[in-house]
Amino acid sequence: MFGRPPLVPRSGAVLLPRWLGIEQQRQLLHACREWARGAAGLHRPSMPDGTPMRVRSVCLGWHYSLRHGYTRTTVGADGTPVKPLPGWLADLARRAVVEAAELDDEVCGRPRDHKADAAIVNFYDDEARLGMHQDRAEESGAPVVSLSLGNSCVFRFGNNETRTRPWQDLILHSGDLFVFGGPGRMAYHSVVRTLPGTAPAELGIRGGRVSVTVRETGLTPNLPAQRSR
Ligand SMILES: O=C(O)CCC(=O)C(=O)O
Ligand SMILES: [Fe+2]
Repeated sequence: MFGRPPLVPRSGAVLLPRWLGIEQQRQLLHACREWARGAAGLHRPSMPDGTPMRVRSVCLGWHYSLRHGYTRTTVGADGTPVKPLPGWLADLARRAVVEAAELDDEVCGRPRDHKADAAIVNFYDDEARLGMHQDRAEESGAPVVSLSLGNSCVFRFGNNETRTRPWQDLILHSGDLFVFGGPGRMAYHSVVRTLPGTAPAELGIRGGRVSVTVRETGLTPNLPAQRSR
């Protein structure tokens, strides 16, 4: 079978299908399960009005909440210090940006300088979705790196101005890499729905979708951040 070709849905945004092989997917999924455990582990984020979201998350490096922006403790969850972002994940994100920029140099002017310091791991059950939003809590304009595991999803990638059309609906499958930077960095995006039963059997996931979104915040390590999206 032929693989899906790389896609540049718009300038600055690159989808590299099955960027992670099945063994790398298994390793990343294993890491996600470990991060989910114990203190500063899995929590249910809230909307700014306090309504809990359906998706469950773990943050690394910096904790992110819609109400408080980036913080070093898991504000709104168990309040403990956020788990560190492993160097290997920052390295993986840098490789991702470099490869994406090889396809479209609008993704990033200096891909080798990408210095990720935060990640959010999202766990989607079959009902979970994520509404249209921009990623704008970061001080850095560096690209956002997104890796998908488990069930596929419909990922809506829109414009920089509004939550409405024009947008493109992309299918993100397990192992896919999606990078958005440069002119695509401020695009509104959402997870419209996940597609139950589409995870590769070899991955060893019972159901659901897991995404790992890695970012460079540009925030100073010792100062609590104030900005939220
Ligand atoms: O889970 C995803 O694929 C998207 C996550 C996302 O957009 C975010 O965390 O800001
Ligand atoms: Fe986002």
